[in-house]
Amino acid sequence: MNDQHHAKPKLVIFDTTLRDGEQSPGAAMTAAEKMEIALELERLGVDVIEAGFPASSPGDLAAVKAIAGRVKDSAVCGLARASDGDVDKAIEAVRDAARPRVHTFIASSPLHMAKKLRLPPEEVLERAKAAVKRARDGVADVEFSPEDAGRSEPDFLCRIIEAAIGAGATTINIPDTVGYRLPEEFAALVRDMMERVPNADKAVFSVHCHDDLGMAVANSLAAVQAGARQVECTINGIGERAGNAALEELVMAVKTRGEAFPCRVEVDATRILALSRLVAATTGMAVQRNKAVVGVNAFAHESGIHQDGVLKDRSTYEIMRAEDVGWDSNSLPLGKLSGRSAVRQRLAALGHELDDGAMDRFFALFKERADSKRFIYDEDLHALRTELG
Ligand SMILES: CC(=O)SCCNC(=O)CCNC(=O)[C@H](O)C(C)(C)COP(=O)(O)OP(=O)(O)OC[C@H]1O[C@@H](n2cnc3c(N)ncnc32)[C@H](O)[C@@H]1OP(=O)(O)O
Ligand SMILES: CC(C)C(=O)C(=O)O
Repeated sequence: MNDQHHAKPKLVIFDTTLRDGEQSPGAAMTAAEKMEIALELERLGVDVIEAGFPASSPGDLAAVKAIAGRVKDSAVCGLARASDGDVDKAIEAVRDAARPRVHTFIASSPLHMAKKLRLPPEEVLERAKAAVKRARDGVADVEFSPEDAGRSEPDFLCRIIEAAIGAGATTINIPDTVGYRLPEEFAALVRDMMERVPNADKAVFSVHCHDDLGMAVANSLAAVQAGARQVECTINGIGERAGNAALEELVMAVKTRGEAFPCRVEVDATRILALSRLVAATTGMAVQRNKAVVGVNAFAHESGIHQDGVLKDRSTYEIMRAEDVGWDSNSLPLGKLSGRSAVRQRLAALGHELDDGAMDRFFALFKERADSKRFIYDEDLHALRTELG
């Protein structure tokens, strides 16, 4: 890493696997499961662990409290609605943490204020101020989110953000709660808030993006380029509905394309795969094969032209190293679309050296078998070698 890299400010990684991730239907976790994941998140090096929503149940309050008592290197955060009861429970849950944070929120879009909260905007603004102030009476680190900011009116958004900072919020999170925004629009919204809110320099700006249109990561990264310095994300991108921005994608995008970002990330990315598998096993939410970074196909090449390129030089078809995110290596599974280079390489590894003529005959047998079988395994190669005579 060069000096220029270190000169860049650090991007705060706020993991919400244990809060928004747990909102995925069917993904509820026990306190012990949450603890195991929290300790792995701490080892990964995330800056903030949002451990739960303490007012949601006595069990969740106890789980957040237990995590706050064990985790030392990451801040531990509890979510709270803008109400005295929720804020008090969140304070109670995190107060013993080495770095406690309370995250309070209230919706600011016309739709949510009128239809869901059934409150006039001025009342919403007062509740936001009161909740932040109450949270600040309990902990020094308070985050405020105007929920559904992506569909809020910019002028009102400016006012509620200014009021929250005035009341003591240290982080302002801009959520695209329903995953509605496009990257350029979302970046413009964040830039607009950072420029127009008079006391914006007193808080860290954060983003929290959902994946309803598949743009959670793109929107988050566009916002980082526009000035946001915290991203909220989950392992494997789990979360409400289509999920949240995936931590592994955000981290590897900033690491791989560092020159495109005005900040740096500092997590031990080699722990990503193990954590991805732990979260999948715990929540029962399997990772799709073609998922970026952590899917089984993310560093696998079955097509002959790609295998040939990768065998000559991995960078022909790989922009990241599999080992850097926890895989033992990349892989070259053999199948119908594979070519001679990979087949020859695998045969040699199994101790079968063939001259060009034998290789041509073997390859014809290989293609015949592969036309009727999804993968050609080592046992198949041995059997074909015997068949060849
Ligand atoms: C965008 C997000 O992801 S927000 C986080 C979403 N996560 C969750 O909801 C998970 C945890 N939730 C729960 O366990 C329950 O919903 C509880 C315990 C918080 C509340 O349960 P209940 O009291 O039965 O209320 P219910 O869930 O039915 O309705 C929510 C109430 O909170 C109000 N509310 C919603 N958001 C906020 C807010 N940010 N601040 C204040 N009040 C709010 C709603 O208007 C509604 O109030 P009403 O009953 O007076 O109409
Ligand atoms: C509580 C907030 C940040 C949230 O989860 C959302 O708006 O999606």
